[in-house]
Amino acid sequence: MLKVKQAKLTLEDGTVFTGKSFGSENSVAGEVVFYTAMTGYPESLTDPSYTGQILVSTYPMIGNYGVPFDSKENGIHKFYESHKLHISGLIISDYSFEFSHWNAQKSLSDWLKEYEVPGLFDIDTRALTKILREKGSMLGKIEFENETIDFYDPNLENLVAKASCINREEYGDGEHRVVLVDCGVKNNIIRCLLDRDATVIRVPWDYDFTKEDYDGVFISNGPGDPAMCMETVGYIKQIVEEDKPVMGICLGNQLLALAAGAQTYKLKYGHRSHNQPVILKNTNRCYITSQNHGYAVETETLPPDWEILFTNANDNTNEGIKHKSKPFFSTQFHPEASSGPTDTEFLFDDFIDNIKKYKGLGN
Ligand SMILES: NC(=O)CC[C@H](N)C(=O)O
Repeated sequence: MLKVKQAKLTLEDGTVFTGKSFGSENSVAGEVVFYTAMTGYPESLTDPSYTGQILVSTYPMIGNYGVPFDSKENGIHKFYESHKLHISGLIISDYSFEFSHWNAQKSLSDWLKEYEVPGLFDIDTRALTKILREKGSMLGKIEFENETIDFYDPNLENLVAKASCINREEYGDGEHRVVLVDCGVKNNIIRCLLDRDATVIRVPWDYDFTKEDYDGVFISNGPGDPAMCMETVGYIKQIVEEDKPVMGICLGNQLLALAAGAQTYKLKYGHRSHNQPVILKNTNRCYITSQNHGYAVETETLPPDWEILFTNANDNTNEGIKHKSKPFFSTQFHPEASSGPTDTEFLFDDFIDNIKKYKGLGN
């Protein structure tokens, strides 16, 4: 019989859950959030937007297809969304000690241990999620044995500075030069741009990209409160004075909105799933999208030269914005998916079309 250590998850409101450890045995604190996707844990765990968060999976059985082997293509990891795990902890109901998949190389348990991320199973994730839905995302901590640690609010820090790259780097040799402002970018954004004849110039969050030679700017996803990232907003303010195409995803949507003069706010428990419905403005067309965010753009604060591009059909929150006359747009959801439905990947084509038009190349 396998011996597993017990550990407890304590929420800010005093609720305690006791679970069994299948990851690293170190105590951690962070923000407890739930996600309802049924697949894609390798992608989610390597998504830098989850920095500082203790992730609760509502899908009950996790680990059954293991963890993909590590290989690189075009200078980036092929099966991971970044070079490491970013979550602070993982909470699940049932851990599958057996795993099987064509590209599985190791178990989820080994992967968590490698990156010192604790994981607890045998937790009633339905009861836990109900609490988070009623009261909103909360701070929480995973504590082992007699250890006691303090709660920690990751959103009071600039997490983008932790998740962004350190050096400027170029990928591909495509015709369209795209500056990618890396606030914690997911690799599939780079893949989607490279697939569309782009040279990607990836720069750190606080890099003055306005001096680069580029045809368009892409503002990535990233962790934490967008209001902590005002240095990047300062550079975006400069480029929205000009006419070169801009696209943003998730944190990129929020930073573009802040640069436009709008405001952002924290959602009660956020959107983290593969089945978030978004409606395209002035249509009845609804797309099912992949999402992972805790903040949103306050649409009432958008200045008159900007408009809503997408709205969430569940709670009417903002899912994208667009400039009324210039080629600038962004989405709160993830058109690059990975994981999740790829139905909105065409938005990358729209961005590249904007670049072609800007360069006078037509369509
Ligand atoms: N995926 C993201 O880019 C998340 C954006 C932001 N950190 C939020 O939680 O709202």
